[in-house]
Amino acid sequence: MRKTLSVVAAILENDQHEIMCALRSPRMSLPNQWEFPGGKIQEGETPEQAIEREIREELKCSIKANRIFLVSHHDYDTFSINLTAIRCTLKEGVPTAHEHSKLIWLKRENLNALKWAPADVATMEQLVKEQQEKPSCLYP
Ligand SMILES: Nc1nc2c([nH]c(=O)n2[C@H]2C[C@H](O)[C@@H](COP(=O)(O)OP(=O)(O)OP(=O)(O)O)O2)c(=O)[nH]1
Repeated sequence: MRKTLSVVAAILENDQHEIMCALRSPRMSLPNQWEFPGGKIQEGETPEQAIEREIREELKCSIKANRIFLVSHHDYDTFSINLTAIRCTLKEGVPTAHEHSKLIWLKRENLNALKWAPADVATMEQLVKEQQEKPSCLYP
């Protein structure tokens, strides 16, 4: 049977309303594709606990999970993923790439320019759409 992974991803926004984007390294699966940083939910964890743990492990900083932004599903050729994107705020430290090739902050209108992991496209498009609906740059 096809495997379904439950994955959480952080929507981290800075004071300039830019969103954190992470480039998967050549050593990772889906190499050289952009994603919202995160990882698999472990047994017994809530999505909020999972994203706070993953970001601590991968970006060596601490965040607070605020609220779920979008839950989406994507079928890859060999597995499926349920991706829960969670709006988060930085609590302490500076996010740094340890497993990723690169981290960048990007304005919402430019998110489209990156080559996203297919499962992240729905989340990315929702972020862009929100910005088009709220040109005043006031995001909740
Ligand atoms: N972290 C993350 N993974 C994503 C996203 N979109 C997407 O298709 N994926 C895929 C890539 C991987 O196959 C899977 C998550 O694996 P991962 O390697 O990032 O997670 P992990 O840190 O828990 O992995 P591991 O150390 O247990 O191997 O989901 C995304 O936005 N964030």
